[in-house]
Amino acid sequence: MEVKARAPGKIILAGEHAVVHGSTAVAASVNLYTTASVRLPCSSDKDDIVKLQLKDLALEFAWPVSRIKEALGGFVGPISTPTSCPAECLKAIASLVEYQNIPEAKIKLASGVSAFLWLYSSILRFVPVDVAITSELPLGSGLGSSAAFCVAISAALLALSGSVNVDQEQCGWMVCKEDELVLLNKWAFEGEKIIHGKPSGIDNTVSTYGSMIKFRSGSLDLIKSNMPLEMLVTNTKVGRNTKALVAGVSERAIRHPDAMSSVFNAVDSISKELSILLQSSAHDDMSLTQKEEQLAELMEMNQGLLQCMGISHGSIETVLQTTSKYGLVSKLTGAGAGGCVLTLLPNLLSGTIVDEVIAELESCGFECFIAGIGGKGAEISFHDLV
Ligand SMILES: Nc1ncnc2c1ncn2[C@@H]1O[C@H](COP(=O)(O)OP(=O)(O)OP(=O)(O)O)[C@@H](O)[C@H]1O
Ligand SMILES: C[C@@](O)(CCO)CC(=O)[O-]
Ligand SMILES: [Mg+2]
Repeated sequence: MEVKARAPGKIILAGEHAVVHGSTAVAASVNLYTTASVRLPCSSDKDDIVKLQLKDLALEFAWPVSRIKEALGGFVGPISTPTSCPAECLKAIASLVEYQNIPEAKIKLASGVSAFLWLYSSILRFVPVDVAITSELPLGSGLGSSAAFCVAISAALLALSGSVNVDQEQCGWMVCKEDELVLLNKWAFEGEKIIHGKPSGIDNTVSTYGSMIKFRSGSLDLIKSNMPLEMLVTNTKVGRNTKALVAGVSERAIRHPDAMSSVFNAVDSISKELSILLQSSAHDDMSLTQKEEQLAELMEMNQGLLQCMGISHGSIETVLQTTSKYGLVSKLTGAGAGGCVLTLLPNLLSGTIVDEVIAELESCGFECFIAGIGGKGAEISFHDLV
């Protein structure tokens, strides 16, 4: 038996960073997935081994189960009550990761491997297993790769452990029940904490539930957008690390508490207005073009406040300047300082202009695609092995 779980990445339409400080944010899932495949090993010579394969990165890690159990066994609690990885346990995990000698060029993956070890130990409790990960998401680029990784792994492990009960006879991708989604989201959040330090929980929540969400202080409202939304995503390919950027914004907030609290309040108002705008129905007093103009203005204001937080970057400014030559508005998405930038593509924009913008952005060395947004969240499927 093999269990597969897939979880989408996300874009943040408004509110990144401020959401860590209690402001409202609006996010939507994107149709790029991370998939975790989990199976019990078939040959008895592997019955004391936990294997983690990162297929796209051509990396494979293996640990004796007894070694993981000895290091982490004393720290895990009940599956039904997701718990944070204690500092002492993180140290034990660090030495299990060190033992794998990750090549220096790929050392950023250590935090993902650490999150895996905590989720595996807590959910599967030292059963030998083979886990393989594939992802369509660019890593460390603002599209929520860390959250999709944690949601996909947690979902597959919860399904294998029987804590999530989807119909094993049914073919294809299946969605969990509401209470199971709550449990899945909480475990994924514990993994995100290991990768992000102090996440707000928005990325794992949108990856778990999919669709579009308004999120504030751990609680979510699902949003049904009443306007067609097309976003061009430009990956600047400038690498960055969400944990360090979140910490940097928090340090700025400590240095300038009043000013930064005004910035976070302004972002809160922008996100709330944006969510009302998206949900306002077609027969309300505004044409689609007027709604798009307002949305663009809100995105532009949010981008200005993200610059105030210190997380813009030369590459992001290049995207803003390039798209503005075509009358288009852009904002960074995710943690910033590189990574991905969103550009709103209004409904009546001609395909020729879109092609021209993309060509100009790609001539700067960036990569562009049009995101499918607001689709499915986490899904599980079962496969018999022959
Ligand atoms: N498929 C994967 N395999 C292994 N590790 C992964 C994978 N996806 C994400 N990670 C882990 O997550 C890290 C990237 O997370 P980070 O939060 O910095 O960026 P992001 O989630 O892509 O962007 P953002 O948080 O801004 O949305 C990687 O360095 C790695 O440790
Ligand atoms: C930067 C941030 O706001 C979003 C990262 O996608 C961090 C978080 O909310 O956890
Ligand atoms: Mg992340």
